[in-house]
Amino acid sequence: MAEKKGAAATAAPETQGGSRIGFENVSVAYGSLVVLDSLTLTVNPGEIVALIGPSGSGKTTALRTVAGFVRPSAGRITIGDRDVTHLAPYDRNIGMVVQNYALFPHLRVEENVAFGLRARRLPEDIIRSRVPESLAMVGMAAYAKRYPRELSGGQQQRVAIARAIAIRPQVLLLDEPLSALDAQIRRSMVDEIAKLHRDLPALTVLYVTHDQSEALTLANHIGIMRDGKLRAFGDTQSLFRHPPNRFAAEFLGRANLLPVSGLSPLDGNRARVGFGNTALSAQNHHGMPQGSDCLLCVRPHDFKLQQARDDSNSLTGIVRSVQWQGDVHNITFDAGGHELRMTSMPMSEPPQPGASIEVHFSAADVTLVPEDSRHG
Ligand SMILES: Nc1ncnc2c1ncn2[C@@H]1O[C@H](COP(=O)(O)OP(=O)(O)OP(=O)(O)O)[C@@H](O)[C@H]1O
Repeated sequence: MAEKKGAAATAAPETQGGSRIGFENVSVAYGSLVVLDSLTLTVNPGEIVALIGPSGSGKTTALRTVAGFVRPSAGRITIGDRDVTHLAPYDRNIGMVVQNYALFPHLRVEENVAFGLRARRLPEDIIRSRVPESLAMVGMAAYAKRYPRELSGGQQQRVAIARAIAIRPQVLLLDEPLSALDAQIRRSMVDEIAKLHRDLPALTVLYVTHDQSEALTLANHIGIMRDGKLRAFGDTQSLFRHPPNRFAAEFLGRANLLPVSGLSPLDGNRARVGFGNTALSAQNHHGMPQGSDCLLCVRPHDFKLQQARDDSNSLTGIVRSVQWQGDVHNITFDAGGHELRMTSMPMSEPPQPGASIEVHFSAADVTLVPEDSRHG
């Protein structure tokens, strides 16, 4: 593909060490306030890693240490084989897109996209080909002559992405790039970013977001942060299916967590546990030992009102609320004094508040999570 050949041919010498991002025990402090606490994390070349976590957990700070806008008080940042910890942002070969577009209002779209190329004093013929190529990648080729004020929010953010990739960065940093957009535009922009990454598979992307559906859709790996620390990290599906701790289970996918006791291993990866007087079975992915007290993680969509398989667990409960949301019914119910949530396909006759229900869930779909605070 011409696009990628061009990128390789014009790659700066410093891009040859690959585009892996490494955080090695990186800490950031403002006075006595530690906002990033010994972060160690690798983003492999060509991967998208999403950092998620509550407000103030240090996601943006982590991203800005890679960009060079925040200096770590300890630790090292590497890009490829280079230690960039003390390099100026300009020397790091990074593209960055932030929440609020940040286009130059007095420059036409094409001049915004050309800006970084001119700053790097690239030859005019490269600028002339790179600008339309980059705009085409985000579907904005027809808007080259417009000013930012003549574009919608989603279009401005596409131009900001084109501007970031025009310099052919090794690393693309995205800091809440879609959070100023409305829900429908966000969804189409998520598709757009996925397509962009298919077009530029060597590009390593670090993506900070509040929105876990963006993270689940786009990322190969997800890191979950809290209080300046990385609390969980894993490939997207494993992290969702087998969260390593309570915080990860609750933050990613709002799992139901039932306190269970007396773990007894079964065949394979499974174990039996007790929830009050009810025996339940589940995946023991984290290999917790005989007799453990832990949490049973059940996603809201894994509860069913009909028994589906032979290995199904069941619980009885009292319906507390029923909410119709168009494509799903959300039901909350009380089981053994715990409020649990389930989602189901829309029902013509949903159970009513106060009704007794029996819910079923398969041992294959649910996992045991350590309660121990050392894990989370
Ligand atoms: N320049 C600064 N001076 C002092 N404290 C700062 C500075 N920048 C960030 N902080 C603090 O560092 C902590 C982490 O901020 P950061 O922006 O990294 O969090 P975040 O996880 O990205 O949050 P959000 O999701 O709200 O953007 C916060 O408590 C914030 O108030």
